[in-house]
Amino acid sequence: MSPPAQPGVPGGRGSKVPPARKLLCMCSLSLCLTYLCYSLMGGTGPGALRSPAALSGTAAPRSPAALPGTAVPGAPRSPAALPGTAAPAAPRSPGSPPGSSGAPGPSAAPTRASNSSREGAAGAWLRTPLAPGEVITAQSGAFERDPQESSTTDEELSRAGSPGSRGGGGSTTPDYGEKRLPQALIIGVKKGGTRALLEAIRAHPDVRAVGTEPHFFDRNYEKGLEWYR
Ligand SMILES: Nc1ncnc2c1ncn2[C@@H]1O[C@H](COP(=O)(O)OS(=O)(=O)O)[C@@H](OP(=O)(O)O)[C@H]1O
Repeated sequence: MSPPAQPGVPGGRGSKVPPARKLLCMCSLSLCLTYLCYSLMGGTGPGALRSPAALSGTAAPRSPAALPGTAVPGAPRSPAALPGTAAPAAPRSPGSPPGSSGAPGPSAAPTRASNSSREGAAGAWLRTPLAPGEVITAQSGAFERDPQESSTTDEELSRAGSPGSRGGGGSTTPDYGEKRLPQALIIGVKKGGTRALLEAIRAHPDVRAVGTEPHFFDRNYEKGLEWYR
């Protein structure tokens, strides 16, 4: 007859506790592994969306519940989807038929060139380190850059395109089409939500807007209207 085992003493009844702990550890480990796999699978999704293959429009169709920021290029897009957040879509190139991208209608046709250039700028934004790639929430893209730190330079403006659309006279550039003065201005105090308003308006496919605040009237006025266009 064996002596009564003391809890915690090796070889006694207490020795049955370690297997239970082992089981607990294994369960925790398997949970961790499951979570890790899940995270990895989820992590490759947005990355794949921005891969060249995805940009060519070969990505799978997007479910309606998908966030606008994770829009799949080439997939059916709801009107509510924010174009600024979607990667450049091949069907929206100037040479493609107007209806292929779910464009509103014939009235939008003349603005295809400007839209493609705007989306080119959006694509450049997507490729920046701060782009929505990391956390591509709806337009988090728009809010990831701190507007307060956006001191606009000539280079940024030329990269983002002209601020205007269909207003005033303008010149033509090979990269961005016709450069015109803006038809609308958003003026507001700091932290007044101007950025949110801009992104909401920018969602319209016929709206072309600068990526950064031009600060024409308060910082760059002396550069003249030619710079402003
Ligand atoms: N609809 C609505 N309701 C409440 N708050 C809103 C809304 N839209 C934007 N915001 C908040 O406005 C802040 C950004 O404003 P701005 O874009 O004008 O900022 S900035 O001056 O250009 O930096 C920013 O606040 P902070 O996050 O505290 O910086 C936004 O969260």
